[in-house]
Amino acid sequence: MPRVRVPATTANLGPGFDALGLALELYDYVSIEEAPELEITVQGEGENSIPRGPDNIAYRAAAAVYARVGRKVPGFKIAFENHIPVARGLGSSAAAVVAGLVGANALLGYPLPQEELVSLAARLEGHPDNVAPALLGGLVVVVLNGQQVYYQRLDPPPGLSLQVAIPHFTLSTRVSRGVLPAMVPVEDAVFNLSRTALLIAAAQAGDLELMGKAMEDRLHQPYRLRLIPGMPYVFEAALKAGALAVTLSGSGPAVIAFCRGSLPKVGKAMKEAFEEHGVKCEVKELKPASQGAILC
Ligand SMILES: Nc1ncnc2c1ncn2[C@@H]1O[C@H](COP(=O)(O)OP(=O)(O)O)[C@@H](O)[C@H]1O
Ligand SMILES: N[C@@H](CCOP(=O)(O)O)C(=O)O
Repeated sequence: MPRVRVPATTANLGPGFDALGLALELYDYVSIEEAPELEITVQGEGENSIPRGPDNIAYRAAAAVYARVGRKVPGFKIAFENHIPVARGLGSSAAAVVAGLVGANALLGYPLPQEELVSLAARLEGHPDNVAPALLGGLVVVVLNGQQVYYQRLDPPPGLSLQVAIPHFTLSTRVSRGVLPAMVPVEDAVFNLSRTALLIAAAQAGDLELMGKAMEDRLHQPYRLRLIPGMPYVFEAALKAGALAVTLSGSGPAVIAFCRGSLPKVGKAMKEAFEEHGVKCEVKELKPASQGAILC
């Protein structure tokens, strides 16, 4: 029976809205086998909230693989051991989609190549920036062009360590995308595209300080502020405690600080700032994950 290990991801990295994502060393483990009926069990994160029926996104992903290769969709037995907090901006939904795709592809003897899995995953998730690093690991630059996906994976820059403040409240990506404007000023577009380009060049050169300078954003974070109490103070606290840069993780509410090496005082400062604004949170120190989803 295939058992898939799939990493959490942090999308956007500040300016790279819907275009950049980084895999993190925090994993869900998902076992999947064919069965007469659909049977889903969940242990750990999301055990009281994750759908157990045909609306489960890992099931939908597995069914999409069977349909894609012209096979009748069977029932499945799917067992989740989840460590990725749900609806916090750490890619739990992307991880579930990727687990369903990789597990089903293994059950069928690997008919679909990696590129096709990335493209199916992006269509199922609606944006490609979490699913690509969840599949491929590392730092991924990804473009959705209609039904097609173009991407380039980079190794994570050495020495990078992340302090992640994960609020206890949930925020769905759907809600967090709902506050974004349909149009933005051209100077904000230029602000972001110049920083995104610099961020990738700096990551390739392994220049963490330059990466840090490139991680500001004007396309999504300013609009999401109102959904996350204390967010500007948490950002300020992280920078003051020595982070190179700080961003929302994905669509939030988790806030992620990019540091050179282990800096627990950054996590502590973010936690205190959140708590001063009435938000309880947990802090994790994570490293970038070079490896994407694997069978284990
Ligand atoms: N293991 C899982 N199996 C099925 N659905 C999941 C799983 N994990 C998360 N989800 C779905 O994804 C939703 C959260 O996705 P989203 O709002 O995009 O936040 P994020 O992906 O940042 O955690 C959950 O409410 C749940 O419906
Ligand atoms: N680019 C997306 C990323 C959403 O990531 P998630 O981990 O919050 O699902 C966005 O910013 O909406």
